[in-house]
Amino acid sequence: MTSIAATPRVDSAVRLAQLTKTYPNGPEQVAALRGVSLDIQPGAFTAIMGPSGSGKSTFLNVAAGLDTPTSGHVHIGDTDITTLSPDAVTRFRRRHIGFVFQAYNLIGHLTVAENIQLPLLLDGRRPDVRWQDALIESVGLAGMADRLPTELSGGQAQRVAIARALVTRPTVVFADEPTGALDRRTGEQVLDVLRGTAKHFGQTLVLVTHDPYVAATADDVLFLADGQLAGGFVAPTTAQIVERLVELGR
Ligand SMILES: Nc1ncnc2c1ncn2[C@@H]1O[C@H](COP(=O)(O)OP(=O)(O)OP(=O)(O)O)[C@@H](O)[C@H]1O
Repeated sequence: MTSIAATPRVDSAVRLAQLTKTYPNGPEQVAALRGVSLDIQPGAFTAIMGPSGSGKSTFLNVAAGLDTPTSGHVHIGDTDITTLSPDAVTRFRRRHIGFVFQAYNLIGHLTVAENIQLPLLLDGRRPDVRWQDALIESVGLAGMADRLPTELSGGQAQRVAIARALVTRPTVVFADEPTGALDRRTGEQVLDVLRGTAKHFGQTLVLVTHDPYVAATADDVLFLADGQLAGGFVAPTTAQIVERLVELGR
């Protein structure tokens, strides 16, 4: 009897296939994504870079199910979210996708703990207090659970947003310039928290950034230019990234 070794199956956390996104712009059309295909491995930290207007935010919004593509497919784990109804995408997003925005987007009249619980409550789930406390601790907000957003610094507010993105134990966390509104030192601390917590809990992280130093801490960096992938590096260095950005005309 001959035994044939099975080819190991590589499961992607995110798989994009021939993704396009065209926006109407008066009588014309803007092609923000023009056929992007890629695979992101589970647990990886991937940075997305590219010149202004290259399609980074569009890419992130479509990959995270916040916006629909014009054509192509987005798989998160085994689910093709592009074939789901809008309600089903919302439900799927609440369970499997976390998103961190540059502008925190906390609810002003809810406490830190309530803001963090919100994705679970919206999904009709009971907050898991032990898990919530572990998250609050791991993002460095111990003792601040009862504060309101107005009582937080920018860095602390973004830590709340990170805990809120992770509370559902999502398959993937997408972050759009999460340190863009913070000074460099606070930004580095917040990024450490995001990267460290995602790694600790085995979550895949896809982060858009303009900052070569931030991107150099990723496992991989991918470049977008004019709505298309324009190469990338594994274990990138700051120097490689800066050189590539200069070539792309950042
Ligand atoms: N809602 C929209 N309607 C029309 N055009 C849009 C819309 N959103 C984005 N675009 C266009 O799509 C292209 C890509 O925009 P996108 O915001 O994805 O780029 P970006 O790389 O994130 O830019 P930046 O680094 O400046 O934030 C740009 O030409 C932009 O003007």
